[in-house]
Amino acid sequence: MSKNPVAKNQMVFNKSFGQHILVNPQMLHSIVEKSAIRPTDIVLEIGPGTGNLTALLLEKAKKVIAVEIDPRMVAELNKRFKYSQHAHKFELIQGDAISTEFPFFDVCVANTPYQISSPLVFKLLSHRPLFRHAVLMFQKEFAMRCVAKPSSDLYCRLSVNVQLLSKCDHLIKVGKNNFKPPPKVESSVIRIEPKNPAPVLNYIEWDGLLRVCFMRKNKQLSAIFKNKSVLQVLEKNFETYQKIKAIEQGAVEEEQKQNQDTKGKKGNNNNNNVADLMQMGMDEELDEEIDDEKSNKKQNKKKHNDDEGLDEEEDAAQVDDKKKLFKEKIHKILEDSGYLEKRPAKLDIDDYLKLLFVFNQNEIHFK
Ligand SMILES: C[S@@+](CC[C@H](N)C(=O)[O-])C[C@H]1O[C@@H](n2cnc3c(N)ncnc32)[C@H](O)[C@@H]1O
Repeated sequence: MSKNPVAKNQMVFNKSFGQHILVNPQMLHSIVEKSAIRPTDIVLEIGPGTGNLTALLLEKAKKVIAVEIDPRMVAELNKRFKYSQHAHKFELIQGDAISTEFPFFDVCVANTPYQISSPLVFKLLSHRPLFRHAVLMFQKEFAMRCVAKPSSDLYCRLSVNVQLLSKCDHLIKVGKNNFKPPPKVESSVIRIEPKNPAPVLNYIEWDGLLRVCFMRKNKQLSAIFKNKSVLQVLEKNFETYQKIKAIEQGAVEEEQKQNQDTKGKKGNNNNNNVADLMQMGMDEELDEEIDDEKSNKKQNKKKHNDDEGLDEEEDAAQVDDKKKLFKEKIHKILEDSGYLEKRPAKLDIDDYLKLLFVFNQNEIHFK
């Protein structure tokens, strides 16, 4: 073990930046050891603080790039490393790690304030090219939720999302007294190893499905998907996608009026646009376009109804019938796929992938 990496300083720590400095040399060494840094590695350190971890990382890595938000810490770090034997390996970026563009790196090491835990994890997991792994200190509760498995109390949307994109392991429990000043909560170090290649799927839809399921994670899916507001959103999405399909097939009324030649050309253009948009989970412009069309159609329908002399009661009955049919459609999808009586708290990633697949196959979308 090398010499004590903890620098002496009298700085007043800033609570809003979550400044709890890790001062136990043994714990610092354990974190660096678990980071398994190779001499050829570029290490990204988030929130280096006074540089206690940085000092050890510089001994192992080819280069350390640190991102620190607090100018006082930046001054401290420059004082500590600018004229050290490792100065040539050290690069310091002053800024907010969440809004700063990350450079290329092999390994990320971070003991950051807990308020940026979630955005940091997803920023790392969406970073390209993919890195080898990240060793991250978090509030114990957050860390345990990241690694939680189906059926455990802490299993949640965060667990499913993190584990969809990475292999995630708990490494070390860290008590409050390892820090100065000690935080109010316990901490844990986890390792996140991104899945390479990353799974290819529509993440907006994926997250939409998880949001619905984890609203009441211990209920059966049959009950969750009976919820009025869930059905309302899914039905609206269903209608939107039906409209897209109609545009794709060149079946909109305006196009029927066009001659065959023009129609063919137009149809092709639309096909391309729509296909792109569907892949992206649809953008707002198209939503607006479709909403306009929908409201036009609604107005036309209303006029037609008035002309035909249909009264409001008949309208309401039609709407109820449509809702009932849609509810039955969702029930059947869950029943046929064997998920009707399953509970979100017990489903694993493969189950969620399968569930999204069968919903999408039946033209049910979560965005
Ligand atoms: C918990 S301290 C850890 C310091 C050091 N890594 C250690 O282990 O002793 C968190 C550090 O992250 C910095 N920080 C807070 N928010 C940040 C942000 N959004 N981006 C970059 N650094 C941040 C704080 O100023 C502080 O230096």
